[in-house]
Amino acid sequence: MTTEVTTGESGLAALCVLAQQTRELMDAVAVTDVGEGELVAVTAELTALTERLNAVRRGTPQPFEIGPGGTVRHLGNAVTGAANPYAPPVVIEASPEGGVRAEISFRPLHEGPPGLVHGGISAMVLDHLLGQAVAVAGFASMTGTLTIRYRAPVPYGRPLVATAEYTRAEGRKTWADGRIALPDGTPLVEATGLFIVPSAWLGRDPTDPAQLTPGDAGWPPPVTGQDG
Ligand SMILES: CCCCCCCC/C=C\CCCCCCCC(=O)SCCNC(=O)CCNC(=O)[C@H](O)C(C)(C)COP(=O)(O)OP(=O)(O)OC[C@H]1O[C@@H](n2cnc3c(N)ncnc32)[C@H](O)[C@@H]1OP(=O)(O)O
Repeated sequence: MTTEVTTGESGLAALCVLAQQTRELMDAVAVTDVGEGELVAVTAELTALTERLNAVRRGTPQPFEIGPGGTVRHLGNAVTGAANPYAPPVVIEASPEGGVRAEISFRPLHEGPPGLVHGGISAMVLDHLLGQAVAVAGFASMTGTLTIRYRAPVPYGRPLVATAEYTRAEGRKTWADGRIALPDGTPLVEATGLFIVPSAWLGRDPTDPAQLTPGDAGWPPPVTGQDG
């Protein structure tokens, strides 16, 4: 068997395509109603595929990096990472009104209460969106406290809009507000977050690529936008 290590932009693009196919597989697993024999047969094929992927391992997901165009890219991120099959992935853009915005459609895979989205999934998306809002405002930091108000059940299978904006800063602490809403603006879940620039990050040079070390919490990269 020939194995090829995933390197370079075309390798990453192929990894993202694999992740998307895996999402579709996960969706299919969530709702399939094929017979037991077919389930057993598909499982055997998946076991073989899993072994092929495990033939060469990196050990950690794709790290933060500066992608083409100079923007922060985190393909392994659980919310936005195009190479992470667990990520929806959420595509976050700068909002014309300021702050950040994302269009989201949850799936049966995200079920919590029957027919509805799990509250932890909503909180995860809002955590990231608020973090992105403070990051683009110049305060790349870690979540200290996240407060969620669930105002109405979140449906899956229909388009929703998530927005967040930085609100204020005091020293190393910054705050942001956000919400997941129906397209007409009706809020379903609201969030307020306190983000803190870790003391371990102080004194680092955020423009030095040499400090771009996977898993190093002491590295605050420059944030001008975000790809995948
Ligand atoms: C993943 C981020 C990577 C960013 C890279 C930049 C690129 C950006 C690009 C794209 C945006 C990405 C967006 C991501 C969004 C997702 C974010 C997450 O999910 S983060 C994971 C969950 N959060 C943690 O795991 C934190 C774990 N906790 C810690 O690391 C520390 O406890 C930390 C940093 C929160 C504070 O540690 P200290 O040593 O820096 O702070 P001390 O000196 O102890 O306290 C400073 C002040 O803050 C208060 N404080 C400390 N922790 C607090 C807390 N949890 N809640 C409230 N206040 C707290 C203290 O009472 C103190 O306040 P007084 O100055 O005395 O008034």
